[in-house]
Amino acid sequence: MEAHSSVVRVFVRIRPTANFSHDVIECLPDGQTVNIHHRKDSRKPQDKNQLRNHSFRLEGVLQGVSQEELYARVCRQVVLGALDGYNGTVMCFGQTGSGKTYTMTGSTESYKQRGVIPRALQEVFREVDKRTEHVFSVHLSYLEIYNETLVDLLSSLQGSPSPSPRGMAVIEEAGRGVFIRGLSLHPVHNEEEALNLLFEGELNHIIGSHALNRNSSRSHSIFTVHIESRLRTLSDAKYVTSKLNLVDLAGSERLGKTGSEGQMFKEAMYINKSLSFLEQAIRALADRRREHVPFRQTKLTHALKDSLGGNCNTVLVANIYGEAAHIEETLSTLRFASRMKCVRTNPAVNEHRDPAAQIKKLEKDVQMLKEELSIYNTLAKRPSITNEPLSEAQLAEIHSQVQRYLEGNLEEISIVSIRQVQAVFTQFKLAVQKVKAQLCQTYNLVEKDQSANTAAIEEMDSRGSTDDVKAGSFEASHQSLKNNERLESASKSKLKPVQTPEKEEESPESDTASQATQESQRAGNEPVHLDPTPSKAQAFEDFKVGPGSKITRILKENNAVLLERRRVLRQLTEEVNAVKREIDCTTASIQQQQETRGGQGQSLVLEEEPDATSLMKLRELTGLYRQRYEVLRDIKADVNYCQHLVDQCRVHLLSEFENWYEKSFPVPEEERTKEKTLEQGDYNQRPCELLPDDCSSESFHNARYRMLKRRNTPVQKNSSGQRRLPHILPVS
Ligand SMILES: Nc1ncnc2c1ncn2[C@@H]1O[C@H](COP(=O)(O)OP(=O)(O)OP(=O)(O)O)[C@@H](O)[C@H]1O
Repeated sequence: MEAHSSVVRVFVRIRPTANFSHDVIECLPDGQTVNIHHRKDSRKPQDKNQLRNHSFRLEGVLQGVSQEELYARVCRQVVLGALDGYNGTVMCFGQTGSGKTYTMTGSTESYKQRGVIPRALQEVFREVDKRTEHVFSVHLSYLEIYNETLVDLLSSLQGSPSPSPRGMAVIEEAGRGVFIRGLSLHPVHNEEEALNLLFEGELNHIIGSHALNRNSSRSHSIFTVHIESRLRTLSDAKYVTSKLNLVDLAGSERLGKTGSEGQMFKEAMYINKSLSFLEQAIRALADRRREHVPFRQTKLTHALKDSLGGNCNTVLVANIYGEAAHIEETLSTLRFASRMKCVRTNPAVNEHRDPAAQIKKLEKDVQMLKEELSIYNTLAKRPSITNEPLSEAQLAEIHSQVQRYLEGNLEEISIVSIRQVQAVFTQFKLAVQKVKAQLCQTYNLVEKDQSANTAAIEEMDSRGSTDDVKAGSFEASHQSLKNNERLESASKSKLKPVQTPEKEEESPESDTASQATQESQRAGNEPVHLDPTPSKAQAFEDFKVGPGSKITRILKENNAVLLERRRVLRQLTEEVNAVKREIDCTTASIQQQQETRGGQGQSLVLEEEPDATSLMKLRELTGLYRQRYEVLRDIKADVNYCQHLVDQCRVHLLSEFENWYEKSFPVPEEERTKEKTLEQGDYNQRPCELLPDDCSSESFHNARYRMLKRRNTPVQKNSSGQRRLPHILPVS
């Protein structure tokens, strides 16, 4: 399917607060514009307390919206697109504590306050159940990028592949795009299984205490839903795949503001570095004049390469605080958001073809067509006709019928099936080939489809036109050219027909094609065994300068004479046409004079003088026309004759070459047999706090219960001291 250009959809979500700074943050009633009235406390005296206004227009300003509404406005479209084969990315960006994780994952304690990810998973499986004509396969992965290190948040799960010895890395491959080597992919079959994995990943998330927010995550996380969809029927071998990336970026505050030290300082440094590179990449993407986008500078931008500027439906939620205290960060977030708004993407369905399914489909088609044909035969009262390959006996019968038909002993061949028609045509073809071979043998002809040879001949023809032909090197032609001086010089060039070997004996000349033939044949009697056998085209080149040199020369010379005759013919044709035009003009002029006189009532007899001159001229011209026309006719006949001789020369050269080639590079008997056979053709998923009126929360509560149980289970460590989480049990 064709890609269509789209822009990144950008929303701003304001974290609810009792101290909303209405004088600083103004949300316009259009629901799309947020104005910031910022009094800059600059050290520059002239800037001190100077009020600055900024206006940001985005796709939506979400203030006081519920999780449900946010999902519907921001994410639903992307999720549905992913089920149709479009890659999708929903990304939260903003200052620490501004509500990114609340937006993305939401509260795990409250079903109503669950975030985008659980809602997306619910929607995916609802759609999977609805779209009964498709078979879906859904896999999940959960990646964390912490201090430029890739972490698989689901590697603790049962059945995860052992980690790649080369470690995890962001890889880019033609046809596959960007993917993470070593990241485990987990099949999930329902919403509950999917939520189990989400909560498992959440448990594994690296949590750090922070001056601004004690439980703020200090890493970027990318939760990906991999979807593959195939039509349930076998009628189509096509299938579509998509990746839905749900990205929770680390907090974007400045280092000074966090007041972090040690490990926290290092984390903040990495975060800032990656976010700053993210910003650079966004700037480059938004600027269409930039050819290079620096995606590879950090793991984050590299991993998100496809999601930012690729064939993806991308949505950004910029999370901001509603208090004036955070206005600098808020401004910075909004600036980032406006830049993101300018990035264009080209969403396209990721369509693939499954060769095995394609074969199955074709087999099914063949079977169906056979059945249909058989029904047709039954209805046409021809039940005995089968559509299976013909047996040896049937083929022999067809052969015999064709022979009898060709000999006139059979009036018609009754047609009963397509296979029989094909077999009959094959027999006709063989018969024609046989006759052709006999003719070639008798008349020393060469088949036209010897393309290599023919091409070589034609090439030689074109070169021949520049060759210098000695006019006297030919014997007199059958006809001399008369009545034209120019033609006399041309007639000095005389053509010599190339004789067949039989005729050659009658010819007394030594410098003739027959001699060339004799030479060729002599060469043929002394086969030259080259190893390896040269290609026919190469051998033909050798032949032309070797045994076939004489006949090649004659062909060249004849060709040159032919070209000269053609040139004369063109010239003469132009002259004849010129005379004809003059005749037409004179005739028209005479007619005009007569009409003028007729109009003035003058007598034709009295006004005789001017007409006499015109008539005289007309008579002369007509005579000249006749004379030239006759010459033209002779020249045309000459050209035809020359063409005939040149053609004869060609056929003769090719025929001689074939004889010589056959003798010089004999084909082993078994290969002949093989060729002959080929020629003939091969005929052939506790407590359930269910909301009274909503059973849809069951999966969410079951998964959360399981996660809480695991969280209370003592943390196990593996031999290398790494934290190992208990295996997730199958959903019962
Ligand atoms: N729209 C909201 N409605 C209700 N509570 C919210 C909202 N946004 C954020 N909060 C609350 O604010 C707190 C911080 O939010 P959250 O953890 O989502 O921030 P964050 O941007 O993810 O921070 P970090 O960058 O450190 O991950 C949480 O207790 C969350 O419940």
